[in-house]
Amino acid sequence: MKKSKPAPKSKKPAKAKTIVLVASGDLRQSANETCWPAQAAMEKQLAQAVASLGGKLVRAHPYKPALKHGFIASQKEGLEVFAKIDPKAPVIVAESVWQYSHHVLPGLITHQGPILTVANWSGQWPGLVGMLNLNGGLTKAGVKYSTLWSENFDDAYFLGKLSEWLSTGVCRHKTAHVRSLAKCAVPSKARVLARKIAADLRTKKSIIGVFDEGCMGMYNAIIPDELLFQTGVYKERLSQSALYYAATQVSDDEARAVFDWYKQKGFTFHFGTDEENELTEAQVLQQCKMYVAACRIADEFGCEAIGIQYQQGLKDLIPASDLVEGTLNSSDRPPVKNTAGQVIRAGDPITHFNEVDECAGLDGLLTNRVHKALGQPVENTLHDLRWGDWDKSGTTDDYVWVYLISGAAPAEHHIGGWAGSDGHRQDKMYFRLGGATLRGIAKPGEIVWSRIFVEGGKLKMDLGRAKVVKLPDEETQRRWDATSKVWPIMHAVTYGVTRDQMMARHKANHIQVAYAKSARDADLAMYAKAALAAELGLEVSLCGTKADGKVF
Ligand SMILES: C[C@H](O)[C@@H](O)[C@@H](O)C(=O)CO
Repeated sequence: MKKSKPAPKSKKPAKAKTIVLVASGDLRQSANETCWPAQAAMEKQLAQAVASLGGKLVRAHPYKPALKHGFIASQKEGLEVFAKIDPKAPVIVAESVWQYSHHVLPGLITHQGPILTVANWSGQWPGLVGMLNLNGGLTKAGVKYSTLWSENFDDAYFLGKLSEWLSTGVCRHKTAHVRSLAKCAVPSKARVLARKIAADLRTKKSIIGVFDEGCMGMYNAIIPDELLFQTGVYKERLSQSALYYAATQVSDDEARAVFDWYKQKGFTFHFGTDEENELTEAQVLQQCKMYVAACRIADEFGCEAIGIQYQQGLKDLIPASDLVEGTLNSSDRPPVKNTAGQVIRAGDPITHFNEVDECAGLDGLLTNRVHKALGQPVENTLHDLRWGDWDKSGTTDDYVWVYLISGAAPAEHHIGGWAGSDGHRQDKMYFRLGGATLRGIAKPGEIVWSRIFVEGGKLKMDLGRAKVVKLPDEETQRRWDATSKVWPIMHAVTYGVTRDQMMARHKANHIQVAYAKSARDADLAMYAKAALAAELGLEVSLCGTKADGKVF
């Protein structure tokens, strides 16, 4: 008997490729709980995008009903999660909130499969900031990864890159805006100044005071000592316990004098009476004590710049350090005497690096020296690269970034200086004990932006030029409402660097900014700082263009 031909096999649909999703969160339960809905919404959109390309996104860790969120909330939890992930599986780290990179770094460092970091283009919570921090950490650790961002996860650029990553394990962005300093036309005035400052640093050296190294898992913000030595800068490792104790030793009268100084300058405190939800005089008086203590410790240990971590440890003892930090970064600040009865560095800032970001600390120190020598404003600060959007007021056709930081910017950066600035209570989600921010709207003008980072075991620095634009009050308010309205804001337009180029290249959550008196002054200040960094052994790149679109 002839065997009948077997019926042709029906073609099985190809099995969807499984992609593992991890989401790192904050250490603070209040933040994880509050921010979870935004993360859940983002993950849904991301899963749809992956599915549309034939993949399947599967969470590696569950939503925790008792905690009302599904974030990895500690390093310990991160280790447990990664121990169960197939080491060769493709992994997406999805972020729509501020996260502590050390929760997932150990797992990612040993992971063998493709890694993609993704953030949603939203200002609501610092998700972009969280992803940029993780990218900086992965870069420093030498981990290969790709990165993407999107507003709705359905745009052609995002889907194209995601598809590339799904099929090859890698997706790249064009970064033609980055040029090595060696290829740029550095004016001789900048070179001469750089050599002079570098020689001084090599001979006399300098100290940065670090109040408890390593803030919120920001591994990228720690400069290995060996790399710092080459710059002539050394760390004085200080304890926040010492700062707290010193603050308790400041008299009520001294705190009151600082408080009166703010009021006399026209600074506005938005006071209420409810400690838990409103700013109170008692909170500010404690901040005044911390300011006096910080000045005295900087003086005692000879620190050219200092960084206060605040998160963790100090946050459980005393109101937020932001007002203190912004005040330290201001040239015009309340006088504080040392034990010899001298006013500590009258008329000068004591450069402060927020969240003990040592890369920003070194940058701030160099900025201060360069700007002082050139007769340019010395006040500088870091901001978060928080978000950006097209201007909805029709004032400018340029893409306008929201540079924002959690409360500490020098008053000189704000429209109206001290009188144009105000202090709001820090949100209790992040800052249980409150404390005033030093809020203001950055004044229009020409700025230099920069960032020091660690890659391939080397210190590197990117610098570029930008301007700060003035936007109508409603547009400023829209941007504040879309982010954190109690924090200082800067409307920045980068020259010759698009949004996507900035995101592709930047290796940190923070960006350093300093003003100059004109576009030409800012160009010179940038060249001088870049040349100084190169003199000190950093690998330096200039990004974008001058204000007129010309290359550097
Ligand atoms: C309060 C938050 O934790 C902020 O400090 C955080 O968003 C950052 O500023 C990270 O750079």
